[in-house]
Amino acid sequence: MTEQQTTTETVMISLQGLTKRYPGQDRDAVASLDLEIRAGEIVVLVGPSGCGKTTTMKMINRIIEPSGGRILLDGEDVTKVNPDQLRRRIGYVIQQIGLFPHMTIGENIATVPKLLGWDKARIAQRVDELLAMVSLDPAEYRDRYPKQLSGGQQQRIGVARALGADPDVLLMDEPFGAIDPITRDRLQNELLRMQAEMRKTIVFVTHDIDEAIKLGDRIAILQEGSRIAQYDTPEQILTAPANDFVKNFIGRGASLKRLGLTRVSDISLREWPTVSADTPVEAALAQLRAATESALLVLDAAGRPVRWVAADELRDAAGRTLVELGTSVNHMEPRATLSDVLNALITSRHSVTAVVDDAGVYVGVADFEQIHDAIREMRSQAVGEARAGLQNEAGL
Ligand SMILES: Nc1ncnc2c1ncn2[C@@H]1O[C@H](COP(=O)(O)OP(=O)(O)OP(=O)(O)O)[C@@H](O)[C@H]1O
Repeated sequence: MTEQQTTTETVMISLQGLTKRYPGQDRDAVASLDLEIRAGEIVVLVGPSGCGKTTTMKMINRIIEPSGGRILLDGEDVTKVNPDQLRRRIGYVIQQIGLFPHMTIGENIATVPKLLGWDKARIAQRVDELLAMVSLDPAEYRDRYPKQLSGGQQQRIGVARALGADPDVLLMDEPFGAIDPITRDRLQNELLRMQAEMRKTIVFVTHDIDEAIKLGDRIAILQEGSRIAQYDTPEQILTAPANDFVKNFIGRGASLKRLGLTRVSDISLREWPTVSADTPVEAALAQLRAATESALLVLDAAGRPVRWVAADELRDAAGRTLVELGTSVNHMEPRATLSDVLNALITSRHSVTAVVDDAGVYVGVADFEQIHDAIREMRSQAVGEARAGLQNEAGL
């Protein structure tokens, strides 16, 4: 980062000596926390259970009233302003979603715009825009009720609702905590895709250091009382943990965790033989026999990966279609990390994973070779950094 960039960056949220002591307690749950959060960044608060993450976050939108200190929002002291008005400027997403069960998805998303008195046409347009943004077809979902949606879909609606009135700030309290790992990865990728366009200031609470590494522009590792053990970029936290607490919190495998810093969109992908879904089985088999790979990747008419088909699955399958054969594709979106790729590779029959673009169209494959290259690069970087460190110490 250049110096000029540093000086022009705006601080969106500034916590100054922020303190909370719950009634009847002899210790502060949050003890004089100073933290600056820059506009357009995702800052992840991570730390052990009970360290004060949720209390800190809930003081930002004053669901919990601070016992001391100040909160500045875009330079304005909001410690004493009307909390209802404050909450309209700050989106809030929680784990249990809190969708209103008797309201349709559209009405749920429209909650804050309605409170703000937007007209009907503008609200309807905004609802559809937000549904599309969280990858749900507006025509199909706007009139459904929350119970007619899966957990992952409900969580997406939670995010859409929080973005209703286009707030500058989004608070997310373990939003993906109760979701299965595959859907969780997908929701994380979607959040990153949306954030690339929205550039909101996001404060995200999690227990999970891997989630923090994947999502955070900056991570605050907190100790009891929301004391900051380290506030830094994920790269710095993994390569230069500030103290033993941070080291222990990252746990073993810090090098492996660095795979979580590289996105599939940042690496060069390999090519793989593909076949369109309407190709006859015999023709596909002939194509596979002429190839050196163990399977073909079947693409639908829009170029999206649908199946892997291997030779044994194509033999004796005359008259059937390719989409009925083979195995399903667990594809990687552009913001998936090499850590996600590694996980997928371990369980993949063909030791390869298909990568798609934002529209879901196939762009190439990643395999162990790419992981290997990334690890080699990390090693040479680490050696370079260690050398530079030694030279600094020696005053060279
Ligand atoms: N309403 C309350 N009354 C008294 N003490 C509370 C209350 N809410 C939280 N605490 C205490 O404040 C401390 C911080 O709690 P907080 O929920 O902020 O932690 P956390 O880091 O979010 O934890 P977790 O990861 O388990 O959700 C804990 O010691 C907790 O027991």
